[in-house]
Amino acid sequence: MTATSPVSFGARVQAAMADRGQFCVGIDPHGALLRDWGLTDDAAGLETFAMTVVEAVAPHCSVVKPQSAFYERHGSRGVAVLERVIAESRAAGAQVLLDVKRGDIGSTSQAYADAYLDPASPLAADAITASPFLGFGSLDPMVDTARRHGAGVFVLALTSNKEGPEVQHATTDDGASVAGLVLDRLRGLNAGADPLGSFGAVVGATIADPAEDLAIHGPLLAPGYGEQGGGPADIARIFGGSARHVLASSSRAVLRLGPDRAAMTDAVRRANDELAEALA
Ligand SMILES: O=c1ccn([C@@H]2O[C@H](COP(=O)(O)O)[C@@H](O)[C@H]2O)c(=O)[nH]1
Repeated sequence: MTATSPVSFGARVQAAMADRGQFCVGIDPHGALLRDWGLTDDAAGLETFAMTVVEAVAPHCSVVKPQSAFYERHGSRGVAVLERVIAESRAAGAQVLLDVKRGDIGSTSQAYADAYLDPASPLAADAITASPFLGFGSLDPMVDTARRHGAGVFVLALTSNKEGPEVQHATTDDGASVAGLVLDRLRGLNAGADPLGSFGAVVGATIADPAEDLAIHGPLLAPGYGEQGGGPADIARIFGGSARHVLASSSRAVLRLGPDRAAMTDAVRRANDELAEALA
């Protein structure tokens, strides 16, 4: 590392997981949750909800994962709340993985990279999620921008939803699955990184035993933990020897405990303990 190069996302997330555990809280302000909390489903309710969650969880977990769609549905005021969520979560010591699942032709990919991965942008996060289904190479601008600024990119590989396999298990000309190809490309991007690469894969905590090699020398985001049915035993089963690089991510199962801040904080501590025990 030179004096001017930023610490890589891979190094930061590895240190954060060692320090604060492998549980990631999704900050997803569903309209129904806002109403359950006694809030209005508008930008004011969104702000109260999101900032209460940040205060309860961001000082205690390694990574938070706001889902952009739930902020965008409130227009520009919602996006302003997302900017606050990112800034205040980072100030509380959490890495922020912005779940936006972007993917487009290369020139537009660069604009997404500028929006989310360049620290000069008000929406800059530590890492984003990206979709490889316009071709893995279409993500090159995000990869290059992430490298330049010490950010990360998590690419969809084996998603937690039941519709995923029809695309992700399809085979390419050389007989590999689409998911296998994505994982292989990520392995290439992470080769030689020390201690861990910055290019992660999204692999759901709900999937059947994978045929693919999940050892990509990068972080592995496992959504579908909690509400969608995944638990600590699934993380051990699915990821095997790579489980130490997994971030198990849960949104609604934690958010339902609000607006009681202490209950949400306790849920983070409990989930971290359960994961540590299952993966020991
Ligand atoms: O394969 C994927 C990729 C992303 N997600 C996102 O994670 C959360 C899950 O929320 P829960 O309330 O814990 O079910 C949500 O933001 C999804 O968009 C996913 O579920 N599966």
